[in-house]
Amino acid sequence: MTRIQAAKGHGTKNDFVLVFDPHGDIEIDESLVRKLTDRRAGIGGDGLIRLIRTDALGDEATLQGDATWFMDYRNADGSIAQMCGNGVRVVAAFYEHLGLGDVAREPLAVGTRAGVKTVTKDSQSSWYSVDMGPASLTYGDAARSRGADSEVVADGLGMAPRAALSVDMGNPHTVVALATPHELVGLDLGSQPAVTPVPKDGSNVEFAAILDPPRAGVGHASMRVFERGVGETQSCGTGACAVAVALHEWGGPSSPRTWRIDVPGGSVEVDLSNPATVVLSGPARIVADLDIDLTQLG
Ligand SMILES: N[C@@H](CCC[C@H](N)C(=O)O)C(=O)O
Repeated sequence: MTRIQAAKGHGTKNDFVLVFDPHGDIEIDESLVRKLTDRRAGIGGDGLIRLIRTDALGDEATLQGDATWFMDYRNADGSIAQMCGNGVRVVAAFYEHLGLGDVAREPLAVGTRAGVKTVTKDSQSSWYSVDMGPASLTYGDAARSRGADSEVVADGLGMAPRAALSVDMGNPHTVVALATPHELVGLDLGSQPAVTPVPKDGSNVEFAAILDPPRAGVGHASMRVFERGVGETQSCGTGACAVAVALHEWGGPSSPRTWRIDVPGGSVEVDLSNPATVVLSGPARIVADLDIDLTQLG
């Protein structure tokens, strides 16, 4: 195969190359992902998403319940990730763009390596909401009483390690609370923050600061993220969920269960009001259809 049909999309500027491969005909390997996500010689993206039918999957098909479609997610460095919160909303927008259905009328169940996630759409705002399933503390309840389980050193935050909480959203996150939004500005994410203990499969690292006191029960925070397998990105949906979970842990039971999280690429909302699940809402856009000549890449 020398040409593939693809698209470009983003959710709060977390951008993806979207490959429609219903029957699993395209061999997606690390080298192809790197070439397609290259911002100069390729299309450019923080990651690549292949939309493939679950009945075309090999072993992974058994995990996908009733979902017809699977989000095969790859980071820009070619590594495989379990889940992407912005990506799964963009998958729903891609599904609509391809004329496969209308998510505002019928929710879409998307298979992922972290289980099936159901996406709905508010037809007025055009925002998509994803039922992300439960969050958990990576190191268990012992971390809950201490409020931290790790330390992070990052450029621009001084030499002293910052306390952090590790949150599992299907993929790994390490959340650092900053004292003021000003600290977010001084943070330099040009190089990877050092996390101790070193997470065995790596981690996405979020830095969060509360912006305003809660209004009508809604908290408001800002975050920046260094994504595993990418570097600094403009947004991370699972990261925003991890930040809301950590802020609620730190704030105690009376702290907000709904959070507006500002990211460099926009804003998303995270709802923790159902203790059994986390709901992420935000925009998703498809901005281009692509006919890619694979022989010209790299
Ligand atoms: N940007 C995504 C997360 C993508 C995967 C992540 N880099 C990982 O390796 O876990 C999101 O919106 O959640």
